[in-house]
Amino acid sequence: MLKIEHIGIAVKDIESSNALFAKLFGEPHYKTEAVESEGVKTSFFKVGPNKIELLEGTNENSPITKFIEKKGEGIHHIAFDVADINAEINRLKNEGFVVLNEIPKKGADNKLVVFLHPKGTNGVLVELCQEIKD
Ligand SMILES: CC[C@@H](C(=O)O)C(=O)SCCNC(=O)CCNC(=O)[C@H](O)C(C)(C)COP(=O)(O)OP(=O)(O)OC[C@H]1O[C@@H](n2cnc3c(N)ncnc32)[C@H](O)[C@@H]1OP(=O)(O)O
Ligand SMILES: [Co+2]
Repeated sequence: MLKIEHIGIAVKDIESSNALFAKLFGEPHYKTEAVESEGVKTSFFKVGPNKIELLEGTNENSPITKFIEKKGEGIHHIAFDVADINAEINRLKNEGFVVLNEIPKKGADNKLVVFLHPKGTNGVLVELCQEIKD
């Protein structure tokens, strides 16, 4: 893995959270994007070299809606940049991790993404990201 790509934070209301995190970071979010396949609206903040992704669920089956129902708002996942997502899937499967989607899917911010089940990673939902090159 190359570096932390972003930290995902589950929020109930992205509009009010955008205002809150803009106050915290001293900079507004730079981008919003809906990802319908995940049932989420997202917004992104830059903090130095790091990236924070806020996520609001848009339907009752969204992983974000279900997470907030069970655990409340807070850190939902940590995403790591990888150079070759298919090679990482194979490597991690061979190491015994549970890959939730073996075919990478289109995430936000021009990335292919894959998730590992949090039960196999000490309760942390891990996302792998590979930039989509045109
Ligand atoms: C915007 C796109 C993309 C990006 O480009 O960055 C994203 O970030 S999308 C983010 C949203 N999408 C996902 O989270 C997809 C991957 N997640 C899943 O497939 C599911 O959420 C899950 C992890 C498999 C859980 O689903 P499910 O089993 O249906 O839900 P439960 O509510 O029953 O939870 C089971 C179990 O897992 C615990 N859990 C759920 N989410 C998390 C989490 N984020 N971190 C840690 N633990 C989590 C949940 O608490 C349950 O535990 P127990 O109650 O102890 O069984
Ligand atoms: Co994410």
